[in-house]
Amino acid sequence: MIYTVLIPDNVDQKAVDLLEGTEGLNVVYTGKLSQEELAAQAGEAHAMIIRSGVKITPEVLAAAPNLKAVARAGVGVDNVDLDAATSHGVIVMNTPGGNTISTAEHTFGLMIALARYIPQGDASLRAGRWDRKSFVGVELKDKVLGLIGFGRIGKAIARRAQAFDMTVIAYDPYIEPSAGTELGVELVQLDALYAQADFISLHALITDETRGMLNTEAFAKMKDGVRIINASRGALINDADLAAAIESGKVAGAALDVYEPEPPTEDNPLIGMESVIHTPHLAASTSDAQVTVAVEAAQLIINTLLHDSPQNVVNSAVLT
Ligand SMILES: NC(=O)c1ccc[n+]([C@@H]2O[C@H](COP(=O)([O-])OP(=O)(O)OC[C@H]3O[C@@H](n4cnc5c(N)ncnc54)[C@H](O)[C@@H]3O)[C@@H](O)[C@H]2O)c1
Ligand SMILES: O=C(O)CC[C@@H](O)C(=O)O
Repeated sequence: MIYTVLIPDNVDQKAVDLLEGTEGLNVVYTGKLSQEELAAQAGEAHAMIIRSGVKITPEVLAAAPNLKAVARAGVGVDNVDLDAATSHGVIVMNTPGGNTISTAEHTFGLMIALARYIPQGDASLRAGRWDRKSFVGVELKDKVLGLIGFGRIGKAIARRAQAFDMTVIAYDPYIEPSAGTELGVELVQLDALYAQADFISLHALITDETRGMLNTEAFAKMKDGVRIINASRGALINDADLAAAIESGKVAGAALDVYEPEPPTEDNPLIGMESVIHTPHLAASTSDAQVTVAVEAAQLIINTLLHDSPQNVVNSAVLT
């Protein structure tokens, strides 16, 4: 039996080489496909390796009758319809941990860039100006960093924030309060985090509970001049409410790596605002992280197809 592995997004070549060098696999590496192209190519696939650029929808699953496994080269599986995958008998796996440090470092870069107006200063100088008075920032030292979500990435950021002499607090209702003790992080209630934090960085999973959680009601509970960083998922923030909070001066600025939808639509109210800085979902985009997550995803597919040994399964109903 020869299994076909379709890779419909851009992944590190080392993963492709690993699969191509494995007996029993036929590898189809297309690079990033549109949803229509993906559905058209899905018919032969026994497995797929994906990133955040494609969605595994009921339509894609219906077009993929041979599909047994999907491996996500990354953490978030919000681009996979897990219930539909389960009902098609498709195992979904991810590679948590492989991009934690890259994402934490990017988040820290965004926080410093936000505090010191680095992108705005860069744009100003490139436009021929020598303007030093418009870009007076704030130090991180002695500021309170509030982390919403204290998992792998939240913890990695807390470690780095300590080196900058920040006080770190976190809200995460799904972990033990003692989880912060070792890192000197106090786990607090959400309203307390809003009331105390100078910087709020989002690292919670996107769920029905967290979708749109940063809205007008939440901004009203925050300190005046708070700065927001989001390298988790765009849908955690209500964009119109954030834009209004920035316009009113309640929020001093925001740094965003993620959007809902991606890419953001032309009418996104945050794009182009002077105090909002952006990257296009780049937090995991380092050569280091991309090798790790892609090779791990390839190994998950090999173990599943050839050794009947799936790991990191996120829709465990398939296995029972
Ligand atoms: N921008 C990027 O390129 C990039 C890269 C990697 C991960 N991510 C995203 O970052 C997020 C965090 O990743 P991680 O590896 O740290 O995941 P993780 O699972 O280790 O941590 C997520 C944490 O969110 C917490 N959480 C769940 N519901 C919550 C709620 N209602 N309020 C507060 N916390 C809640 C969980 O208890 C968990 O501790 C994910 O959404 C992931 O998809 C983005
Ligand atoms: O594929 C990517 O680069 C993004 C990954 C990231 O969003 C994740 O959830 O792991």
